[in-house]
Amino acid sequence: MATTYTQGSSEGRSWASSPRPKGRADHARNIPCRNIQIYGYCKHEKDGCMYNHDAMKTAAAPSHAENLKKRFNVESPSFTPSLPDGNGSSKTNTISPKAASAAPFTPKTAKAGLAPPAAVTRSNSAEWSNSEIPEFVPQGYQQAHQHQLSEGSSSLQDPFASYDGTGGYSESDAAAAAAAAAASINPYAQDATNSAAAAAFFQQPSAFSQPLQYHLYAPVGPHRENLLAYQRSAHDFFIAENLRQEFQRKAEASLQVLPNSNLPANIEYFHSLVPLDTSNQKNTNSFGYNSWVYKATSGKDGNVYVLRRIENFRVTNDKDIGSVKAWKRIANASMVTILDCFTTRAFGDSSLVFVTDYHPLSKTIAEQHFSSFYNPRQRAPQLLVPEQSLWGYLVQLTSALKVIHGNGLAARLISPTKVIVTNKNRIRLNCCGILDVVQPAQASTLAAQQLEDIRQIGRLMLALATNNPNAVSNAKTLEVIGRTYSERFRSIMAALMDASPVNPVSKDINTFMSNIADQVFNVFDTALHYEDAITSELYRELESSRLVRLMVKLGFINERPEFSDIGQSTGQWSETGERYYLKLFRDYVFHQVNAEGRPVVDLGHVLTSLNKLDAGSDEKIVLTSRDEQNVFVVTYKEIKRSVETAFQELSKTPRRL
Ligand SMILES: Nc1ncnc2c1ncn2[C@@H]1O[C@H](COP(=O)(O)OP(=O)(O)OP(=O)(O)O)[C@@H](O)[C@H]1O
Repeated sequence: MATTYTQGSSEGRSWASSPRPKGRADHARNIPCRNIQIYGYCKHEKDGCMYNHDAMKTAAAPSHAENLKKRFNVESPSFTPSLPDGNGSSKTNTISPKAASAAPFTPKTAKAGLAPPAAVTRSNSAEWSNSEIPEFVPQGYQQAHQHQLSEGSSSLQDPFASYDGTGGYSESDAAAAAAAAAASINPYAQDATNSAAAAAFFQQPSAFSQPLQYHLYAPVGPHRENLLAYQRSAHDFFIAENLRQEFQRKAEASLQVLPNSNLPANIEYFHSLVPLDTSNQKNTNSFGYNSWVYKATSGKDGNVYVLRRIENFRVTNDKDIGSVKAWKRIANASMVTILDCFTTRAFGDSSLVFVTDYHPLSKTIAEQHFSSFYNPRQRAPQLLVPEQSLWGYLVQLTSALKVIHGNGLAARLISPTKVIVTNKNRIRLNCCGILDVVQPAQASTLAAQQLEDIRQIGRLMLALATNNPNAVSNAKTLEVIGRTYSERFRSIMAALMDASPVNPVSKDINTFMSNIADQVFNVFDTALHYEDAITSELYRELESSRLVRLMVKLGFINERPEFSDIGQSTGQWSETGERYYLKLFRDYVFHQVNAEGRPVVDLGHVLTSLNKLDAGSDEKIVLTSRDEQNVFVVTYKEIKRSVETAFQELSKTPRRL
């Protein structure tokens, strides 16, 4: 479909005088063309260039060479943009030297009914005014439409059917389009007198339908701000800036290493240990032993995990360590998953190590909410946690307990230092199962432990609601909570603290959960909203990854200095044949200059062009050589085909020494 013509002269220049592409002289020597393509263009077998067959056929002279002068210049009827001048004539139009930035190709007959192209000036735009444009009523449409209806809905074309899923049309579709092209149809030519063309067009609607516009950045919601197109910025194409920064900080934290640490180089199959503890003052409050937390990389899968070391612990009964198996089976989004447990002497003592998931940059509830309490130097007063956040915490902890108790286990340790905040309002119960190994309890006390779990949640919530980690659960504290938060929240706090087999609200975790069902649904709805927002962000990055792959391919092909003899007997591979388009396309996308010769740095143009290339759109663009001697009119679909062919050639090239 592409055509090539020399620039600037109404007479045109012969191929022989133009420097590129190589092989055009063969074309001029009238080597027969093959592969008649859509809309009457043909592809030359030697140089891969596209020529307008129909335009050639109309002339009396049989050979390409004889017709070159007439056919392949800016005056060529097929390629003269129909920008009407003041006199209604487009004869004097020539392609600008800055043709790379020219308006899209507009067929000459568009004058009859379409809106004016962007390049039309005020003076001549009168010619395009709506009042002068007769309403388009295609002849033959009525019959074709009725014919389709009479055949039933099955005869209607499925707009997706012809799409081959790879960004272009399937071969059958191309054949249909070629058949339509044989009837000399220009889908944009709205000449009502040409009934044959009109009828053919409407009988083959799918031949002209664009593929699904999936390649354009789909504005998948939710959209909080009502931004207009001109208010959008480059960031709108990509993941939100705050999210990007947060993810990058987390990625950086995950990859952090300590080059000169005193820690052992390897612990079992883990290496690159980095301490996560924020102070070196340890206490035995939680487990009865000092404990340390490290981030470490697994030598098995390269992923990052957390190792919690219980210092100086000796396993006296293998059964105790076996209890970890039951914890490994539990997967709950409000818990830090336990993955493994082993003993080691790598630290110079007998240590017990628990392997858990790593949640980068997380903080304990104590660090998040009571930092000023634990760190008197931090003078900033801690703000009260909003009630909605507290309900969110409560529902998450309850959800974790529901699974734990359902598996016949008890958390046993729910304290401000053993619940971590992994995201905004997102918490996880940490260190589950450790007490079962280091302080094994009798099975008969399980029910009591489970009730104690519920009371521990109550104490934690009380601490958060009063902003005091040492808050004592009594009537006065509840009264304070009642003054700050709703009566419902206060009563639920009271029920939590008073959990017992006879309490109708909190006698077990399932009963308690049904009593806060309304809040569970609120939190569930919030979670769904968050999921929608994250999915929407994901959609923006969807296009980026495809474009990166496309740019990688183009990068492999463009300006390839070696392989000068691939596919061509002479000349540089990446500079000849269809690859030459790719070089010009690269200029078209990245190296455009404006009328003042300044570089055009337009992200929108780059993204649009690359997306259209990836989708293999039928839209035509004008590519101009750097010396401005050659101009090609080519579709994205053809460029896409060239990219694929060239890349296949590259990847199939045998290794060279
Ligand atoms: N699974 C995890 N992923 C990421 N960071 C974690 C994980 N578990 C703990 N941390 C972080 O490690 C640090 C220390 O955690 P730890 O549980 O030891 O708290 P602590 O306040 O030191 O408690 P203790 O006083 O009992 O030692 C905290 O900043 C915590 O956020």
